[in-house]
Amino acid sequence: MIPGASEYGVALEIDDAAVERLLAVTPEDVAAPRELTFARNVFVPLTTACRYTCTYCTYFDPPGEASLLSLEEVREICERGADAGCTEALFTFGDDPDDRYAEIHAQLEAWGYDSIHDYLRAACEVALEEGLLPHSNPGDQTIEQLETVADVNASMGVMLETTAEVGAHAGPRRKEPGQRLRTIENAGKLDVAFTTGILVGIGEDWRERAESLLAIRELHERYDHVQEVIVQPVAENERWSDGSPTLETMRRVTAMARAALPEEISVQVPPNLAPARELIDCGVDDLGGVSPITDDHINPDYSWPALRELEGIADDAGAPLCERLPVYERFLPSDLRTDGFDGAAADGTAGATGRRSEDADREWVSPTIRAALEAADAAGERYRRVLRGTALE
Ligand SMILES: O=c1nc2n(C[C@H](O)[C@H](O)[C@H](O)CO)c3cc(O)ccc3cc-2c(=O)[nH]1
Ligand SMILES: C[C@H]1O[C@@H](n2cnc3c(N)ncnc32)[C@H](O)[C@@H]1O
Ligand code: MET
Ligand code: SF4
Repeated sequence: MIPGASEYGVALEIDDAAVERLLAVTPEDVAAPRELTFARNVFVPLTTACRYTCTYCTYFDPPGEASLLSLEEVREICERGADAGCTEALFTFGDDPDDRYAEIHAQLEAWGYDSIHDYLRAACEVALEEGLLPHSNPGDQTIEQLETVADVNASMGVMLETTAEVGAHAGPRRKEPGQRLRTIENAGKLDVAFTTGILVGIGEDWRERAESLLAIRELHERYDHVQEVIVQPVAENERWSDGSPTLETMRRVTAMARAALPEEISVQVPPNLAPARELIDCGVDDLGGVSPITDDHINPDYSWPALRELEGIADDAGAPLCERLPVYERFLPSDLRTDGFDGAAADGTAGATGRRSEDADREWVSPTIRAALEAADAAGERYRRVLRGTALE
């Protein structure tokens, strides 16, 4: 049983036989991708305050030292991003700061916001005004918190990390698998196109890796909402010296992800943390958000490869490199999808995951996001150019 899953109301049946089958998967069992995608983004680290203290993470600052970006700072980052041809504002930051962060709460209140989610909503609106589509990963969220921001995001995400109880998540306030799974399930209930993933090398074993991937699959089968699964190796830094997974481990776990997940879910590896070149043949078809102008604030020691390097990786793999939006095409309404779209639309009509027909015509993108995609301004044109696949020409 997954620790805390029932406590958070998540009912999952992970079949032992499916775990065994996945444990037997090797890179030879999966196919290389037809194309390799990436998104151009800017990273907006809204606050470094965080209620958790994951031992692998250098991102968070303790109370008294944590930062909070002003909306002017958010606007400035987004403006630079739009100017550099990005389509995505990636809002990822500390999990809902608890009451130890008195000064963060006081500042939010002085600016007229009740919570970090209220503030995130305003920040997403700024991103949209500047011509970027928000993708927010604020960590664990209740359904009410998700509802506060869902309609101003093109897609959202949270890493499951692992279904295992690991020492890296120890301490009085800690990430719990049950709560992560509930966040992923909440997104499904609210029809939010969603990114999740596993963090590899934080103390989980092979069986737990298989179980984590199958848990994601099971939630996706229920809601059809997962767009991509990130297979992220833990990276060494000042707080984490317990090592990073070997190439052999990454190859095997990436192949397991490809084998565990249905075709419509992309398998992503971050090219700044993982040896992407050596992993493509294990079923990777996405390189995630890559920023031409900002750091990866979670892993600032690992800089983004330039576009030319991504092209080299794709060339080596014999797959074309294609820029994508932060929301995958299968979640767009049919009139916004391109003529060449041949995937499994997430509108209930494809039946790839056996969704019931009464769910047909589900709207994944909100009227706000649809308006941004259709707008007759420079940003709208940039989004549509990426959709048509002509952004790299
Ligand atoms: O730059 C990063 N982008 C991260 N991203 C962004 C991701 O690369 C893109 O934003 C998505 O592919 C959407 O385009 C995440 C997104 C999530 O929803 C969940 C986790 C991550 C993790 C990272 C990360 O560690 N670094
Ligand atoms: C956004 C995501 O960043 C990941 N994250 C946090 N710290 C590290 C690290 N040292 N190495 C790799 N990934 C990390 C977590 O998986 C988090 O969910
Ligand atoms: C900066 S880490 C990413 C967001 C969130 N704190 C989480 O761990 O899920
Ligand atoms: S990984 Fe996310 S939740 Fe964990 S300490 Fe870092 S910011 Fe907080």
